[in-house]
Amino acid sequence: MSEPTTLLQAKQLSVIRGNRTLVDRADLTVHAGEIVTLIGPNGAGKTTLVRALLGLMSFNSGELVQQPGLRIGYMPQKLHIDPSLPLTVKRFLALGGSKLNAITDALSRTGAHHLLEQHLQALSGGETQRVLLARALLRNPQLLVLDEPVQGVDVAGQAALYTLINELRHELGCGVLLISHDLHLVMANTDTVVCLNGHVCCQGHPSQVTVDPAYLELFGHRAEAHIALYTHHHDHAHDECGELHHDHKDHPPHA
Ligand SMILES: Nc1ncnc2c1ncn2[C@@H]1O[C@H](COP(=O)(O)OP(=O)(O)OP(=O)(O)O)[C@@H](O)[C@H]1O
Repeated sequence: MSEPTTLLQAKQLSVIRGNRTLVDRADLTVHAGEIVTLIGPNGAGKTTLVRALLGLMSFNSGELVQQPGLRIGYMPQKLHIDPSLPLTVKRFLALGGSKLNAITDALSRTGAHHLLEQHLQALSGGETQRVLLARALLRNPQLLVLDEPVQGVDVAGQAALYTLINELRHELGCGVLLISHDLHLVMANTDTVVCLNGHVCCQGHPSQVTVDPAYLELFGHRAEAHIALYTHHHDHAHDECGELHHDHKDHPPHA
């Protein structure tokens, strides 16, 4: 099998501001078709690292390698729009120069077609995220970079958005780099987890990272709860009412 294409690679990347090292010698690689998830506590430097990777912020040492001509669709954590500016979704998405058919196509892909004529300010949290994802898709990206894509979205909507991101990765064949706090929601669809706390504490497949002492130290009881979910082996069955029956003989463990 041929090696997957490397879209983006940071080698020992550091970002220093004033006398603070915000990102300390981080290594990170995103391949085509792969989902890489960056996790870490508040202030861990996740957004800083992503902004440095995108060239939106300078870095102080290390190396950044990008596939030449790489098309990136970026969904930032926050959108700063003047609330006094009346802007429909259609006009907002046209600001980047996209044609109407491309806009409606991107909105359809993110399940937000019906929002075309809505005012941006009138959208709910989840609707806004879908519009921002559509904007990122308009660049026909080879790499999608999503900074906390499900923030402000209800629990059912979060799962739906992650499913959508996973589908888009297959449909477009693009790589995805995402920042997330929702450990158990992202793990199922993630190929590589990078755990950041200023420096990269650990990285690898979710099954490796979730048992790594550095990860456990950082996420404590949340991590334990998550491991239970991620490595959940059934030793029970559920009846139609949702009652549990522990009976190892009748219901042998299955993954
Ligand atoms: N331009 C800057 N100059 C100085 N400090 C900065 C700058 N940008 C970010 N920081 C600081 O760097 C630290 C990391 O911020 P960053 O936004 O990267 O964290 P994060 O991991 O994305 O956090 P969160 O999960 O809360 O979004 C914070 O303490 C922040 O105040």
